[in-house]
Amino acid sequence: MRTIGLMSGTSLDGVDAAWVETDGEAIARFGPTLTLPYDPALRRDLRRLLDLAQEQGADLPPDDPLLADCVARLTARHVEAVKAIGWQADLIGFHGQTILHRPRRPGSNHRPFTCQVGDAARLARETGLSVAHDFRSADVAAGGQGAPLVPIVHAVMARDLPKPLAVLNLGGVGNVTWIGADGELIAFDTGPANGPLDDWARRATGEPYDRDGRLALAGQPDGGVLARLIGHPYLAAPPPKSLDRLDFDRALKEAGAAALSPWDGAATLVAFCAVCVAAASRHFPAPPVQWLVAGGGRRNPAVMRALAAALTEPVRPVEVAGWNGDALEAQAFGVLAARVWRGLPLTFPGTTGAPEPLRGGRITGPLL
Ligand SMILES: Nc1ncnc2c1ncn2[C@@H]1O[C@H](COP(=O)(O)OP(=O)(O)OP(=O)(O)O)[C@@H](O)[C@H]1O
Ligand SMILES: CC(=O)N[C@H]1[C@@H]2OC[C@@H](O2)[C@@H](O)[C@@H]1O[C@H](C)C(=O)O
Repeated sequence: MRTIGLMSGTSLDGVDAAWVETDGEAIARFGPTLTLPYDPALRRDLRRLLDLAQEQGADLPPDDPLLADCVARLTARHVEAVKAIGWQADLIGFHGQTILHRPRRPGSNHRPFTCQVGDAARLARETGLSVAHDFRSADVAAGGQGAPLVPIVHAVMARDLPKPLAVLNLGGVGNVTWIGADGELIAFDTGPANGPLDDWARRATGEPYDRDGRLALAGQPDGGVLARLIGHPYLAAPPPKSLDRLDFDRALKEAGAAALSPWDGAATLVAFCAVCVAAASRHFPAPPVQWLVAGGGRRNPAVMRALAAALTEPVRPVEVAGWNGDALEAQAFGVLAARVWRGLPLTFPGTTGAPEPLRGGRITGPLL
């Protein structure tokens, strides 16, 4: 199938789009990729929506004006992205924007919940294509974490690479996929990555992120704050596990991060991102031969330096394997869309804690 994958990630920076020809089990061809950034007003409103979703949880009404307005604007940007890709396609994989993710947690008895927003019917109508969407809720309903979803696609892409292999995505949140010699998959969210660092940089400089790690490279990690953060129970908890973009905000506040200088605060957040990845590696059955890093975090030299210091194995951008680290998640949702179409499983006991390999997603649009 000719697919277009669309991902609006937790960094809230824009929509990534990628054309992929795939049957969901192998990739025949990659096509064009692009990112359409959100304008500053939409970024700000999405960030407000995340805070509102935290307050209201599952009770956030679908007709809430901020929600409805954000959905309309972000869907319009997704329509533009599909049109800008410019290649014929049969099916769109539409992740939408996660505004709240509260999966099952040990010791907590809340109703598991994950919410991705976006108007799939409008996307189908305005592009004339079928749209696979709602990728996470079946997994959450079956007791899985609902994230991460890309590991099966990492496995498809890494078929010929030496194993064990770790693929690390550094978006707003970090997530890792460990692939064993016999194809065994273990995947989970590592901890906060760019999310808190973006919030910090925006408050300190007015810029949307710490470009090229300038703040972080000029500061020193604060030992006291780091020591308090390292004790966070998420790091030691065994997988499966996944995170909301804002899950560590309270812990960061309580650890005293807010009192640090702009430089030391950024350096501390970078160091903590790397500490979380090192903690994640302790959940692997065997050390990987290398770490391949995707996502915007690989563009931050402070982050890459901290990872190289925290991990014993080589840490390299996914480009060394010929992958596109900016488009990987969008490409993955193209592949996942084909899997939804064909009824192939998206999630697995080793990735989300699904009780068995589980199908997911729904299809909306003209081919139905
Ligand atoms: N030159 C750069 N210097 C520093 N950081 C950068 C640079 N380029 C990108 N980033 C970081 O990468 C982030 C975007 O990453 P990415 O697009 O992978 O996130 P996402 O897809 O929204 O998140 P997720 O994977 O959690 O869904 C930016 O918010 C910024 O923090
Ligand atoms: C709930 C949600 O949207 N989670 C995202 C987020 O961003 C990174 C990490 O946290 C990952 O678990 C997931 O995204 C990728 C695409 C995934 O599901 O594999």
